[in-house]
Amino acid sequence: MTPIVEFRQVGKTFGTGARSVTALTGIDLSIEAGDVFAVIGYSGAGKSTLVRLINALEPVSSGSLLVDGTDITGLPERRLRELRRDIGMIFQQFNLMRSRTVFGNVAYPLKVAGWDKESRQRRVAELLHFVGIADKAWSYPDQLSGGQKQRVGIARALATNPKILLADESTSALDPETTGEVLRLLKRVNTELGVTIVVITHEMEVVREIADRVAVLDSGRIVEQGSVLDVFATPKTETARRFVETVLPDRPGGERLDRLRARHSGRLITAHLRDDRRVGAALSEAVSRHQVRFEIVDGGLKELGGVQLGRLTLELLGAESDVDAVIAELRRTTEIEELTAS
Ligand SMILES: Nc1ncnc2c1ncn2[C@@H]1O[C@H](COP(=O)(O)OP(=O)(O)OP(=O)(O)O)[C@@H](O)[C@H]1O
Repeated sequence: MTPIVEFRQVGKTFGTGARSVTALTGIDLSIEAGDVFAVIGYSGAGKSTLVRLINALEPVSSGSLLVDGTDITGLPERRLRELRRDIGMIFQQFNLMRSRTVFGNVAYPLKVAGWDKESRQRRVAELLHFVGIADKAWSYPDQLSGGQKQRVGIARALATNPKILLADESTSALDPETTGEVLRLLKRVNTELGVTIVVITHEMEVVREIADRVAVLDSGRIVEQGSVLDVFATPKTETARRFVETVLPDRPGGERLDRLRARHSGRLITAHLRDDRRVGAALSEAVSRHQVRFEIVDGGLKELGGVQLGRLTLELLGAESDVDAVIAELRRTTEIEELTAS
């Protein structure tokens, strides 16, 4: 498959000389057509800069960037305008025109693209129906909730049938429930309309909800990328681990571990769980073989890409050598961490 967006050793520096700021370094990234691709990173990591390169709002400083098969580095403005027609964008603060109705906001890009009145009306009605706010066509943005405003933003971004939708922190201003609704709508945009979506976020929950693939950006570099399942199941860098721990039950540490220790005198281990790895079966076989008892003291599971992932902290009770044997056996099935006193 050919990627719809491909970064090849892309660098981006703002300004020149001593006051220059390097926002991105050595970015290699392939986004396949039809993917929901998330870029996650902390504030200042370079996420917004990365999306602004895709729709050529900023030129790359080094390397090359291919969008839909065309190397956009050094293209004249006229060609870039054509390219941008295939790319929609939604924003954290929605960026709607307050003086125009919902209809007027969604119709605007069609007007700019030269659609006649009748076609505009038909298309706007279809879009408002798709995003679920057909009854708000004649309302003004100030009369809408945050979730409704973002639906208008999505309808407007989709108006001219783009191939790619860039979503820059598109749910960061919304409460968790509304976030869920907007993410489900974005998922429909992807599956029903076949639009490739690039989601920029600092929230791992957003990645978990809708993305197929994820790249972790740290200080302008991609430190990890892969399928969401792989990155969540086995994060390799500290930054990725910190993001993963915001959504999956973590290994107890600090005061939580102290409290567990006060209540449980046996050895504590944390097992990484994946329901496709049969960790439970391995545990029950190992403990019965070595006459070790266990108690579940912490943990849980969450669904990710059709797989249940999580962590379980157990207290193992029995002779030292038997507990060692159980741990060794479990290590053949999954990752096990022994929790030593903090
Ligand atoms: N136009 C600009 N001129 C100079 N420096 C810039 C410009 N735009 C971004 N930067 C710098 O590039 C770096 C990356 O910024 P960017 O906005 O891409 O990060 P971000 O990950 O999107 O952060 P946030 O989540 O806070 O928006 C920062 O150091 C920022 O100050």
